[in-house]
Amino acid sequence: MSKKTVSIIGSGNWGSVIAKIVGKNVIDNPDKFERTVRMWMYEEMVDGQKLTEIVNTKHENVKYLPGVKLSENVVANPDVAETVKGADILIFVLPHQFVRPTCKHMEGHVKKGALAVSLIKGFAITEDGIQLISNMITECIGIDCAVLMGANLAGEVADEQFCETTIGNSDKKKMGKMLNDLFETSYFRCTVIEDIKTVEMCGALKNVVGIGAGIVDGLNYGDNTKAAVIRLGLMEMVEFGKIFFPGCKMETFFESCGVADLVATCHGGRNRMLGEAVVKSDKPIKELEKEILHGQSFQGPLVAKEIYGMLAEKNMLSRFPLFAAIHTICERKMDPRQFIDCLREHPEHV
Ligand SMILES: NC(=O)C1=CN([C@@H]2O[C@H](COP(=O)(O)OP(=O)(O)OC[C@H]3O[C@@H](n4cnc5c(N)ncnc54)[C@H](O)[C@@H]3O)[C@@H](O)[C@H]2O)C=CC1
Ligand SMILES: O=C(CO)COP(=O)(O)O
Repeated sequence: MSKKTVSIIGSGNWGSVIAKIVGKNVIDNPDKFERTVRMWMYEEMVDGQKLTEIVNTKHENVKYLPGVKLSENVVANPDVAETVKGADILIFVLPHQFVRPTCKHMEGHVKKGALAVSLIKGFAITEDGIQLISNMITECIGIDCAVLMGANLAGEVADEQFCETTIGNSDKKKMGKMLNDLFETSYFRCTVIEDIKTVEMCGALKNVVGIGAGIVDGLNYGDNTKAAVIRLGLMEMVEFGKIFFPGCKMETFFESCGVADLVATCHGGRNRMLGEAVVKSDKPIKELEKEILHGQSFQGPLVAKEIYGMLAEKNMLSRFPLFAAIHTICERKMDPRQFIDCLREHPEHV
């Protein structure tokens, strides 16, 4: 079989960690993968120098993953069309709001029969309703798309602390081994399953629940209350799957992409930090994002807003009070202290 060329689209906090893993794995599997991994970077200046140039000379993403070396075969490129040209595997890892415009620039440059793998936790809202980002990628660039999601806080994975992840794809027999060779390491254990939609839906929704966990931290409630947020959040995730993603498999919630990612995010995620900050400050989310994350991005508020709009349109908000309250609090239209009442009066308790 011919060697596969791998490109990465995105180079933020998680994107850079994945570049570290994939960069090493292609070197370790020279019979399976081409050595050079092109990585698309949204170009920006850092201390008067282009970030792509810094990455290609220092082999470190000094802005989004400082202190972590990438192997020299990871080559940053500011041109997305050039980055994807000829690639057999396209790893998508960027905040979900940028996917569609980024794909536009790839038109006519994507190799036929290539495979996309989305690590993006979010949804797209279209005229027809809610859409998985993997489906949007397929629609935009005409290739199949697998997903990889799990309890994977980027900083801990960069430090090589043991964790698990879930890869969802449509044909485990055909693709499973190759995906494992590309992503798995001794500290990053991959489980391949054939249930893309549940894997991806969990990844998007857990960021909303993570904000809720931060709100109870900000209100100085303890672990029991946070556990209630996690449980009620999980119940809403399951309900959301039943209604909007028929065929969603219950057992997938027990993979790393499900309960484990929910727990990790509710304890150590950026979205949890946001929830806490929302209680302690009255600044708008965008301002908090700049102050807390310095260029990185919270995905939870956008997902909360998107699903709130859709649920409101369908008159279904009362079935998802936790999701709805988190959005309303982020919009500064509800006092965060009312969040506890929302937990108390949750339909799970009637
Ligand atoms: N950071 C983490 O711990 C994890 C993140 N994820 C998911 O991975 C995805 C990407 O997250 P991160 O790599 O952490 O990104 P990030 O949160 O570090 O986002 C910043 C990235 O967005 C880029 N960007 C800014 N403006 C842009 C534009 N107009 N067009 C395109 N790109 C632009 C920046 O250059 C930078 O690369 C998200 O869906 C996130 O939920 C998944 C697992 C872990
Ligand atoms: O997805 C993540 C962990 O799996 C990261 O979550 P945050 O974006 O909340 O940090």
